Amino acid sequence: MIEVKNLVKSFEDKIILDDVSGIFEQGKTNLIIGASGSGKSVMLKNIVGLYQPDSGQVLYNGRNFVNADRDKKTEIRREIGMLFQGGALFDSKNVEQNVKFPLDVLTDMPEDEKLDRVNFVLKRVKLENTNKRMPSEISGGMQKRVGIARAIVNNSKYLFCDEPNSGLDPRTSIQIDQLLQEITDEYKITTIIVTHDMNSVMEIGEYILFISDKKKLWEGSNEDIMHSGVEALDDFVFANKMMRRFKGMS
Ligand SMILES: Nc1ncnc2c1ncn2[C@@H]1O[C@H](COP(=O)(O)OP(=O)(O)OP(=O)(O)O)[C@@H](O)[C@H]1O
Repeated sequence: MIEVKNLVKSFEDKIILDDVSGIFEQGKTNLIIGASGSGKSVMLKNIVGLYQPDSGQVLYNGRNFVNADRDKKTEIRREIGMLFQGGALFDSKNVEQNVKFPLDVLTDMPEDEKLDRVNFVLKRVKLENTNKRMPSEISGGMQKRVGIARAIVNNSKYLFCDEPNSGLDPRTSIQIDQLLQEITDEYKITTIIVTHDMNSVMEIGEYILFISDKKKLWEGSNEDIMHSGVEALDDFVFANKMMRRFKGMS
C-alpha cells in the first residue's frame, strides 16, 4: 500500500498540488486522473521520488520515502517498476536484453537465473519466443508488453505507469489495461496509473483519484464515477458527445 499524505508541490511561485492525499491499495489498479496540465505526472514523480515535495509524506507500506536516508530510498527503489510513456525501450537492445536490464543493474543474480526470470515474465505477457526481436521489429502493443515485463521482472511490489495507452488503438489499449489489472491482482502489486483515457477509467478504475485546480476533488471507484455530483469531474467524464447523451446532458 502507498499512502500519500498532504502532498504540496510548487515550482517557483506556482503551486501545482495543494494538500493532496490518497491511499493506493495493494492488489488494486489505482488511477490518477485529471485534465491535461492538472498535475497528474507531477504527483507520480513526487511519489517515485523524481521530485521532492515541498511538504507531505509518501509512505510505502509505512516507510516514509520523502525523508528516508539514501540506503532506505535505494531499498524502496529496488521494489519499484516503472512503465514509461511510449514504452521507452532501448532501441539498440533486443527484447531479452531490454527485459533483463533491471536484473543486470539491480541484482547480482547468476545469468541463467536472470534468463529464467526473463522468460517467465515474457511468457506472462504472452511474448514467449520473441527474445531476439528488436523493438523496431514489433508492434506498439508488443512494445508496451515488453515494457510491462521489464517493469515486473525484479518482482516489483509497486508498479507505476504514466499514460500506458498513449499511441495505442482502443482495442490494444484495453488489452494492455486488462494485462495490467491481471498482473496487479495476481502478484498483489500496488499499481498506480496516470491516465486521461476514459476507457481505462471505466475498465480498470478500482480506485480513482481525480485532480483538478491543484486539489483532489474526488476519489472513488469506476462504479461511482458517473454519479459523483462533482461538476469538474462530470466535465471530464462526459467530455465526449456519446457520454453526454448517455447521461442525458444533451
Ligand atoms: N519541472 C517542472 N518545472 C516547472 N513546472 C512544471 C514542471 N513539471 C511540470 N510542471 C508544470 O506542472 C503542471 C502540471 O503538469 P503535469 O505534467 O503534471 O500535468 P498532467 O496532468 O500530467 O498533464 P498531461 O495529461 O498533459 O500529461 C503544468 O503546468 C506544468 O507546466
